[in-house]
Amino acid sequence: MGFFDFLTEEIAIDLGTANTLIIHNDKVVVDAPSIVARDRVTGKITHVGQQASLMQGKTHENIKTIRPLKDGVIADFDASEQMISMFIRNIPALKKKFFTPALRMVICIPSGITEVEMRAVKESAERVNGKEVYLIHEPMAAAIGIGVDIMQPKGNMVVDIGGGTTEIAVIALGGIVCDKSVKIAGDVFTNDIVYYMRTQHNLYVGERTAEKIKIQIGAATEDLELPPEDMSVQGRDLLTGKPKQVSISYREIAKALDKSILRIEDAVMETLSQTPPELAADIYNTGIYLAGGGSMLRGLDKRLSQKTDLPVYIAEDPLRAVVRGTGITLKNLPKYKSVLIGK
Ligand SMILES: Nc1ncnc2c1ncn2[C@@H]1O[C@H](COP(=O)(O)OP(=O)(O)OP(=O)(O)O)[C@@H](O)[C@H]1O
Repeated sequence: MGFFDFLTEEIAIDLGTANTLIIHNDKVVVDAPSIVARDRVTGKITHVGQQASLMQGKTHENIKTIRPLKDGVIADFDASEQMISMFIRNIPALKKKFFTPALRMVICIPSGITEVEMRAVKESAERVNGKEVYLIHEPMAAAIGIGVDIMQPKGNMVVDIGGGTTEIAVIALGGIVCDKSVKIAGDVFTNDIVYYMRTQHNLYVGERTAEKIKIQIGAATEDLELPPEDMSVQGRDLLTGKPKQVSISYREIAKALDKSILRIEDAVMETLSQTPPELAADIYNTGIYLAGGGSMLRGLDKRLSQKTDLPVYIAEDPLRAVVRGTGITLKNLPKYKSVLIGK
């Protein structure tokens, strides 16, 4: 421990396409949508997280809501840096300090991002007083967060279905043996619902409404043991232009999402087919672990289990598995140094 270590604060960040989470002192202190609102006149970011999310789809011409990360990559560097910086500055315990503490950080990044983007994330973190900044890939953090002992000579398969990407990885001996990242995840499911409502019901719904439908009655199969009740959905009638309401069942949503889920199934099957036999034998015994918000889609675990003939387990609190893993890594830096990028 260095002499000035008592002045250093430690934070773990899950920089996700849909949500950003931050752990400080073992507590989740930020859990907010990765969205900012920018004033078009001044160019300044006026709101972040939940507040910016509430403005989505309801803005006038002077305000624009931006999702700085899209499809698992950074779409807007400037907005993402300002978003991280505002989230960090709003951490209550750090706000109270009369000087800005130096930060030791572990940031979890989507595995699709390039070297240049990784450097940009690191530099952004350094600009908000990051003294030591480490990066970790999402499936690795998810595996640690789920409670898998990644250092063992034993294969484990993790499927993290987030907002922008689904990351599938086989992990053993602290490394990713084979992996696949597909841009089919929560955002695509939401767009599938928007498209379905438009084409099947002539109803134009916004993204927020479609996401609500997905969470309330979304399903990966038409054959659910505990089906949710039908949902009333309001939007704009494409034929008359008038506001309209229709009732939707989970079976319709299962139909709307079927093609996208098929692509996730195919990616899982492909990764399994590339897995070395000794690790495949381990996965036969341990099964597949699911994490990320998309894994909460009703019946998805059952559908994947039927497809692969393997047991499938959903992580406890799947939306927080990645940040939990990032936090564990931060607390045990010497143990996990080999899995960090840019150590
Ligand atoms: N109950 C639910 N059923 C289905 N989908 C859900 C549910 N709850 C949240 N989601 C979806 O999960 C996604 C967000 O998941 P998560 O926070 O794990 O992603 P992320 O880490 O931000 O994204 P990425 O991993 O792509 O960077 C969103 O698309 C959200 O709509």
